[in-house]
Amino acid sequence: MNTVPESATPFQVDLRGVVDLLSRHIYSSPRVFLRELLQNGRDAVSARRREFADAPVGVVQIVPAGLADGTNDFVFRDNGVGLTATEASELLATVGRSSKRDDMLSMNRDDYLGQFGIGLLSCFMVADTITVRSRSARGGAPIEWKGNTNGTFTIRELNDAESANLPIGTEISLNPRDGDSDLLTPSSVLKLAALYGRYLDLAVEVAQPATETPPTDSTPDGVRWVTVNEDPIFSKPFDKPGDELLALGEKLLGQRPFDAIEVVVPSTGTRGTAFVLPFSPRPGSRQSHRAYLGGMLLSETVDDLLPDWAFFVRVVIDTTGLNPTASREQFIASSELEETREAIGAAVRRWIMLLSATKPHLLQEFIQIHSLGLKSLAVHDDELAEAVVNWLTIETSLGHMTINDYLNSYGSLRYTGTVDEFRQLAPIASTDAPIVNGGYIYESELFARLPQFMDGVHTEQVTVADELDNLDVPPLDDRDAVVALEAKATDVLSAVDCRVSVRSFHPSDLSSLYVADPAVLRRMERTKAATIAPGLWSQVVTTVDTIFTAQAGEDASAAAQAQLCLNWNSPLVRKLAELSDSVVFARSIQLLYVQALLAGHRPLSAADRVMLSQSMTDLIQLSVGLDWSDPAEGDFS
Ligand SMILES: Nc1ncnc2c1ncn2[C@@H]1O[C@H](COP(=O)(O)OP(=O)(O)OP(=O)(O)O)[C@@H](O)[C@H]1O
Repeated sequence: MNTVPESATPFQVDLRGVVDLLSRHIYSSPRVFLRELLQNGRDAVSARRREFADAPVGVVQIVPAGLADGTNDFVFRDNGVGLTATEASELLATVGRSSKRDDMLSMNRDDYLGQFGIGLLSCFMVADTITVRSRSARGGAPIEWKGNTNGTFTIRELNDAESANLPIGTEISLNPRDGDSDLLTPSSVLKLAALYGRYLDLAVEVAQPATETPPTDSTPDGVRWVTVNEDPIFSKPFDKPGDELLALGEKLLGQRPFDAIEVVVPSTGTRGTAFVLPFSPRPGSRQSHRAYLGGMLLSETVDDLLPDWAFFVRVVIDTTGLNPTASREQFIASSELEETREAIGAAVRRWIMLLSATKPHLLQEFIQIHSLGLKSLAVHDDELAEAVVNWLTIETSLGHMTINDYLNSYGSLRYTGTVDEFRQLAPIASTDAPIVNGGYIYESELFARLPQFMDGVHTEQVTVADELDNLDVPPLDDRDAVVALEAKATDVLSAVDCRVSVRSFHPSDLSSLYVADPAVLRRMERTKAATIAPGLWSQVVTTVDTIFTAQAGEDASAAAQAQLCLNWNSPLVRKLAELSDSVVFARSIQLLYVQALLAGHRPLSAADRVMLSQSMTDLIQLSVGLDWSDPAEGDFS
């Protein structure tokens, strides 16, 4: 059987469905109808200029609903190339047919913005009928084309009387549909025309009711014309951003930008400005940039114009070399878009480098605002890391400081892998070698990489287990006092389920330490067994313990109970060991426990808080000399 048709048969199309699909589902909002009209007007003006040397200056005039003489229609006029009868029936009535597509291959968007042949259909979002009246610059009779939302159209030639007032160009009328007419009112139209068309290279004039201004000779119809055009300040070259540019940035960001960076990508006809955010954006928030295509606003939420790392800028660009999607709300992913993205990224990076070389204080301020994002960036990008890393602020056991200050004072950088470890080690870190908290996101990764891009810098990750290795067992001669102190103090802390051990460590003015690290706890248990059972027996205990630990792995350690470690080097602790007053002893141990918790930034449980307030009250009463044996004055049991 022959399956090949003898002649190609066109698809059958349900026009009503296609019109509905294209007009209602491609675009994100009905307000884009005005953008599509502006774009067609602008393309028609370009076409006339290309073809006719004596073409007038391009202008579009928009009359919102209710302001035209004798009709409630919204009317859009341009003085472009116009349409002949043949062109109108071919181009307007054929969905997907565009006069511009073939030309697009040989030109850029300086010439035409449209290409898909569907833009006019967007008018069906606000009207059921589109009426196009046109006189072509190429000659021929003026025409009227009427398209309906049900997929039918009519076309006819206008007689002399009907077209007497029709100059070369095109006039599009939309009869407002009930319920969708809000977008055609004078105030909406003015806003939309300014939004989409203020930077177009042709005059965009919008009629407004002349209520405030009484009619004059130049406004005989009782309307006044408002020109929405503005100078595209964001796409002009600059060395230093002027006030006007920063004011535009403020309008876009809601706050005055931290700075503005010039963006120029000649290969894709792109110019613009990257505004540096003066605040840190919400984590994970979408980058949304504003893009104009040949001066016409494409979208305020283009999200793929910059590399992800450049989260701290918002750009406004005008381009002629990037292709929009059919909805004209994003750019098509292409090598041109990639090239533009990289070039904008490079401009932002250059700005950072320049700031670090010429205005380090400003760079420091910028880094303070965006520190988290910059840390994430520095983890992957050596060159950028080199520029920003010195000014990043880190938390150390001596407080917050910049990496630069830390390295200048202490040489090598010792950091913990977790916040928890930092909290345990910070209290015992010596002031000559403060410990750095590497537990926050990106930090330890960044510290580990520092030597790669900072000559002569040494970094080292420290663990609680290694650092607390010097928790020595007190001398054997003191064993009895130590064992007694441990037993008495453990008893005092039984309510909060914390055991007490006594060790010797530095600094001696640190009287207690809260130890929760399983590895350290394990080691403390082993050394304790070894001291209490000297000689051969101690070796056996140590060996058995090692085997047990190796077999049980982390499970055994996880079960280990947190301990309060008292410092035998501390005169206060020694004094407590000698103390016979059990009440003062109990309250002092309780306070040392809470103090150790707080020093390690540990949260206090309800039981801890009760203990704190009780021991404080008791010690205060004791120190002011109240008689505690009187039950009315307090229970010190
Ligand atoms: N104001 C106008 N003046 C002259 N020709 C016009 C005008 N409006 C539309 N046309 C013609 O009708 C064609 C179809 O217009 P339409 O807006 O549907 O699509 P387009 O502009 O070609 O492409 P896109 O869908 O990308 O906007 C255009 O290619 C153009 O030839």
